[in-house]
Amino acid sequence: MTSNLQLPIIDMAPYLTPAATPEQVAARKAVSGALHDACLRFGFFYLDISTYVDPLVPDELAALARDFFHLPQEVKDRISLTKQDNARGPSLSQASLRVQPTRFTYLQDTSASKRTLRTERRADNHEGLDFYRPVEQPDRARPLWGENQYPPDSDVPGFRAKYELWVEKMKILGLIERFCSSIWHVIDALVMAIGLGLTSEEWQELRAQVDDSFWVMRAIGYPPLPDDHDGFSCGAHKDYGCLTFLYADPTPSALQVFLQQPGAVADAAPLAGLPVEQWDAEGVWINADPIPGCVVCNIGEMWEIWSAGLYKSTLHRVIHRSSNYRVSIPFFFEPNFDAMIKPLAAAKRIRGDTAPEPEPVSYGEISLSNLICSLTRSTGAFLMKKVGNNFTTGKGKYDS
Ligand SMILES: O=C(O)CCC(=O)C(=O)O
Ligand SMILES: [Fe+2]
Repeated sequence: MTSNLQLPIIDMAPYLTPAATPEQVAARKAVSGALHDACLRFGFFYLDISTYVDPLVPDELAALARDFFHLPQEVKDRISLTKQDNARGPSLSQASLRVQPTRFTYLQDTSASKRTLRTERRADNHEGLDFYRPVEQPDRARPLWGENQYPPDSDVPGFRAKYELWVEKMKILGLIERFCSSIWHVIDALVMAIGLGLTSEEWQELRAQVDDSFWVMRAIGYPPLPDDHDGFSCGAHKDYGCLTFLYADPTPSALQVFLQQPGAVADAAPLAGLPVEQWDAEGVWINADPIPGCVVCNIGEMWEIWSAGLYKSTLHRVIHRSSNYRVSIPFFFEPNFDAMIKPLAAAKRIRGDTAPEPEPVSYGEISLSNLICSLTRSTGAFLMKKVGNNFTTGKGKYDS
């Protein structure tokens, strides 16, 4: 890791306080510009939200997660995700198979050989605890449609109440026009002619796709990665959704982000956790160490589609070799379950190309496919092939 590249830090304060004066409006414009630039160049950045979040709160959440992960396995198993919808609850990923579908790579070089499902057969070394947006009429027989299972107060006092508050806070950060519009440069219902430059109708259309986010709150526990472990704490991947707000405990040199850089050779790429189709990518892995008062934010593959490939969803991975037990608590601000995702007219205006437009794809279908991918990591090739076929039935949809 020799690069001196540094991810941008964007102070969100102007969006988290009222903007009444021309100076305050100008400050918001500057934030909008910085976000747009960061999405174009990195897809990964820090958001300084210290005016919005008491720094003790995320520390407390990480401590609660650590308490849960340190419970005896049989206690954790009482809320096993198999008791619900196979998604909500704790999971042990010490032998997971990370799946790298190519479905969402929009407007990239897609030779026929790249349309097949790619997998990277390396084990991850972490455990997780997942909560999703609650649904009306839960049905545990339906994937993703069960009920959240919080550790009871008798096992980890205060867990549920504190996590639920954090979810509310992150939902506001994700959706409310103060933030989302800043990416889209809409300020107080006025459309700014910078960035992607949505018209107000287009902004309303986009807003209707994210105003009931099918969010995911995850706590992740990372034991130290053994020296002889043939894998990663969390293998290289792109987040598939909309926006990830990641808080992690202060452990340094764990989360790494792959920045493309012509001429730079990533450390022995196949061994370094890149998916097969990226083995020839030129770039560097840089550390994204926690910065006090900030969350690390990255954009998921839905933005890549909305922005017609202008915004980059960036590969990242975790290699945790220090001796402590690392905890991170990503919040995934996702589109609505029934949102139909397709490139936005504003993005197409900027690109100005005539590439065939992909068919809209339902976000719920994408999350289900993703869930099935993770469930099949231990059940072999058949289901995965089925998912692979699902991915490739869309041939032409995401190919230029
Ligand atoms: O734990 C981290 O730092 C990153 C986790 C992550 O990338 C994910 O859950 O998608
Ligand atoms: Fe991620």
